[in-house]
Amino acid sequence: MHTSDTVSTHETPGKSVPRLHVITQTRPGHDPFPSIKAALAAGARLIQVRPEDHYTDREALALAEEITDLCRQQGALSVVNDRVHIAQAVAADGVHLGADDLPVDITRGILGTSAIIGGTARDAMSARVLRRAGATYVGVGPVFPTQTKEGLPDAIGLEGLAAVCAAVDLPVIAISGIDPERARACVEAGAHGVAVVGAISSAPDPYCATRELLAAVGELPTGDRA
Ligand SMILES: Cc1ncc(COP(=O)(O)OP(=O)(O)O)c(N)n1
Ligand SMILES: Cc1nc(C(=O)O)sc1CCOP(=O)(O)O
Ligand SMILES: [Mg+2]
Repeated sequence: MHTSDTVSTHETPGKSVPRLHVITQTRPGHDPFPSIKAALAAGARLIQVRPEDHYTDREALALAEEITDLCRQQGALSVVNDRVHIAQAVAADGVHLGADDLPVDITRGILGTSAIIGGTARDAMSARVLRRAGATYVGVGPVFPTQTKEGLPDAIGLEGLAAVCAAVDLPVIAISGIDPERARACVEAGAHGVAVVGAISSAPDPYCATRELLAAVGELPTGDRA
């Protein structure tokens, strides 16, 4: 499967990629903090700060600063979506980049070898390109339809996800429409883990929702497994 792709995977020194990525809900009218605090208390090890486009850089900076502080207090990692300069300003652990964001190789030059740099892939070819550019992981979606984001292409389903997982030896993080049952199915399809917005931010009990997702991806803290 990897025979024609001989460029080595970027290893992020000292940082393994967590299996559950909890993404902030920053739509107008939403306060991201209660569910993020609950997710961290429940044992989530990575928060992606995703300020929606209406956030000014000042507002994004304040959000990223506060969430990165919370992550540090809990021994979790923080990754900033899109805005590399904000990640740098708050010394976040990394960034997540899509097709319209700064390229992965340029960002690696800015943030250095220890940064976690994720890139969005929608098929096997784009995942291979991201791997060659030095991505730490690939976020792959939309796996299922979502209510959280508009303008996405059709969902690729578990088969599309499995095809990307088979194409690259990078951790694959499945995204879009993920709940605990689907998270299990994504891991069975070869994903390293999943990323979620609504499954935690819209849950009646974000702490319990996080525990269920952590269990689904096999990342419940030691001693908590039934
Ligand atoms: C883990 C993960 N995967 C994919 C995405 C989507 O990123 P992108 O395509 O850049 O879209 P926006 O999130 O910027 O709207 C993600 N954020 N995280
Ligand atoms: C931010 C984002 N990116 C996606 C992609 O497929 O690129 S789907 C998505 C939102 C995922 O939210 P939920 O977990 O509520 O479905
Ligand atoms: Mg983006």
